[in-house]
Amino acid sequence: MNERAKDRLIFALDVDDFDQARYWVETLKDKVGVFKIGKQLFTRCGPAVVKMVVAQGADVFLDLKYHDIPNTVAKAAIEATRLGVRIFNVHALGGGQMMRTAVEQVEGYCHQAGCPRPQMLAVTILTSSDQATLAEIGIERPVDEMVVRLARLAQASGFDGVVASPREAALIHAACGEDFAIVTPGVRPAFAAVDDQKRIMTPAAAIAAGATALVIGRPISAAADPLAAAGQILEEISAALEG
Ligand SMILES: O=c1ccn([C@@H]2O[C@H](COP(=O)(O)O)[C@@H](O)[C@H]2O)c(=O)[nH]1
Repeated sequence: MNERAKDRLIFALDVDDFDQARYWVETLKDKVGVFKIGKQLFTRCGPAVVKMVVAQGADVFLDLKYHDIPNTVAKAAIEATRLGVRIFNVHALGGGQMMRTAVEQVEGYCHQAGCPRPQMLAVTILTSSDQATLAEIGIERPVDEMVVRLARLAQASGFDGVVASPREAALIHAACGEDFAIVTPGVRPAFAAVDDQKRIMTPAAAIAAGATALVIGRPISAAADPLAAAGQILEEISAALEG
C-alpha cells in the first residue's frame, strides 16, 4: 500500500463523548493521518479532547467552521492555534475581510509565540447542499460556480485551501493551482450509505479528481467492521494515487 494514503485520510470523530473519541483514536491511529473534531464533540468535551488526540501522537483538524464578524473569528482562530491543532476552518461565506483578518491575526500570534501556523481552510458550499438548498437561501448561481468563486476568494485572502465536495475538486484545482489544498467530505465508498450527503464521490474518484485529503466518518464508524472499512478505503486511495 502507498504510504501516503494514510496522510490523505481524515476521520470524522462525530461521537457522543470523550471515551468514545479515545476509543476511535486508539483503534484507527495506524490507518488515519488526522482526526477531525467537530461541533458535537467539541461542544461536549471542549479543549480536553483536542489535547487527548494530540497526546496520542495524532494531528487534529478542528472543524468548527467559524462564521462571524471579523474580530470574533480572528480571536477564535487564535484560540484554535493556541490549542495546537494542525488544521482549522471558517466559512468562506463570511467574506474576504473576515478571512484576511483571521490570517493576519493568526500569523501575528504565531510569530510572537514562535509556533507553527496551522493550515487554514475555508468551507465553500456544504456537501449536504444542492442547487435547491442554494435556491432556498436566494443563491441562484450554479453550485460549482459558487464553490470556485469562494475558493478564489479564500486563496486571495491568504487561506491554504478549501473544504468542498470532490465533485468540484477538478475545477478548484484548475482555478487555484497545485499548492492549494482541497479537503473533501461527501466521500462515499460503494459499500456505504449516502446518509445526509448530497454531492458525493467514491474515494478513488475523489483522489483522481484532485482532492488532497478525504474526510470520512460514518462509512467507517457505522461499518460492521470499521477497521476493514478503513483498510478498504486506504486501498482505494492508494490505488488512485498510483494510477
Ligand atoms: O461540507 C461539509 C463540511 C464538513 N462536513 C463534515 O464532514 C464529516 C462528514 O462525515 P460523514 O459521516 O462521512 O458524512 C462530518 O463531520 C461533517 O460535519 C461535511 O460533511 N460537509
